[in-house]
Amino acid sequence: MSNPHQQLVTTKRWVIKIGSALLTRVGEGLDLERIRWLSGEIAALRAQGKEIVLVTSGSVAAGMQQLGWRKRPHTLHHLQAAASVGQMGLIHAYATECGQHGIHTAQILLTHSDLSNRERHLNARSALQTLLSLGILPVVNENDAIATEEIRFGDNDTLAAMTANLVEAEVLVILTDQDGLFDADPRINPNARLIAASAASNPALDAMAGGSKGELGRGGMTTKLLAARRAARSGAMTVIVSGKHPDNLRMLAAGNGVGTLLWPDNKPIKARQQWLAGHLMPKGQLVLDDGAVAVIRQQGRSVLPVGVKQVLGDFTRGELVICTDQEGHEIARGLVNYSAKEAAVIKGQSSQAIESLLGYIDEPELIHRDNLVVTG
Ligand SMILES: Nc1ncnc2c1ncn2[C@@H]1O[C@H](COP(=O)(O)OP(=O)(O)O)[C@@H](O)[C@H]1O
Ligand SMILES: N[C@@H](CCC(=O)OP(=O)(O)O)C(=O)O
Repeated sequence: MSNPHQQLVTTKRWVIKIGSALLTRVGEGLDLERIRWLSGEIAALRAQGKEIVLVTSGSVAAGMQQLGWRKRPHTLHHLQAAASVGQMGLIHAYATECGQHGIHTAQILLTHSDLSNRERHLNARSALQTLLSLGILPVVNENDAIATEEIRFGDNDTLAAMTANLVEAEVLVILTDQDGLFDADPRINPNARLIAASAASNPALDAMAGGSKGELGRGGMTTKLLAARRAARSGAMTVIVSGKHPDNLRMLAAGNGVGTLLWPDNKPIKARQQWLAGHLMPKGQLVLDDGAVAVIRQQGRSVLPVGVKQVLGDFTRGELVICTDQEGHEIARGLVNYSAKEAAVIKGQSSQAIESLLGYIDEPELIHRDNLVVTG
């Protein structure tokens, strides 16, 4: 591809994520100038016919400043308190600045458990679709006020990618404090070189992306790369680009090669399978033998008890488990038909033996292929 960025010109639906590293400084609260800039850029993109969903960080930092806290708190309750205080100012800033351009804004706060529940997932999707159809700018953040470790995304890169899946965006733009993904962390290695474009799945990228060095950012480039791979599942391209250069978003819309473009190189997966793949917190693990790994990977077959070597974790019927090879690499994930205890009894056995082993049979498969997504 001569200039992969050129593909951006004809795209319509973008999810734009702005991170803590760019939006806030420790002790100084929100960077209102940046919010003003971004609102103006969003207005310009919309005027070109683009549909935008904004995912914004900043509630914790804004709350810290209002409460006079100099250090990011470590306890969950204090984080929740800071986020609840700060989210008010954050959304107010966007409502005011976007209002200057005649754009209505709407607040959507999500936790991971909202998206792992099928019904709430569909509700979130239709709410976002409706807002877009009404020409309103959805402003999304994690619902930090009630998010506990078990139900949180943790970083807004993951939230942005899941939002891109949810609205079937063509592009995910991740605005950050660096010019893009470098072959090493530029804060550590000043000779690091920018990667202009790559397939999102390229395994060489894993060694390049490091964590966050900032006091407020979460995840660094590691979570941005994972976000690009997650967005690719619904066919979206991701661009990681600096939000410090005022023209970058317009440059992207015009097909200019700024930032790092990570393109999807696998076929997009169906919406239900994406939802399955989006579960961040599996309840257990089925270790498969080589034969099962091969048929699941190559033919998308169901997981039968006969192919299972080991059952790990504690799960009940209907919960999500990961399926791995014997080295522990994830192959697939899906919803199980049997509990961990039952699975341990029927593992390695043919499906015909289920009834005599358990005294009953629900399904011949441990995971039916309709409830399974191949992830590795
Ligand atoms: N290979 C890399 N290329 C660019 N930045 C990297 C790389 N590895 C780690 N980083 C770090 O990632 C940081 C951006 O992530 P983060 O602090 O989480 O910001 P945000 O709040 O925008 O998500 C950069 O400041 C940089 O130090
Ligand atoms: N939801 C949190 C932000 C989480 C966070 O900092 O994520 P990121 O911007 O991806 O490093 C907040 O609004 O403060």
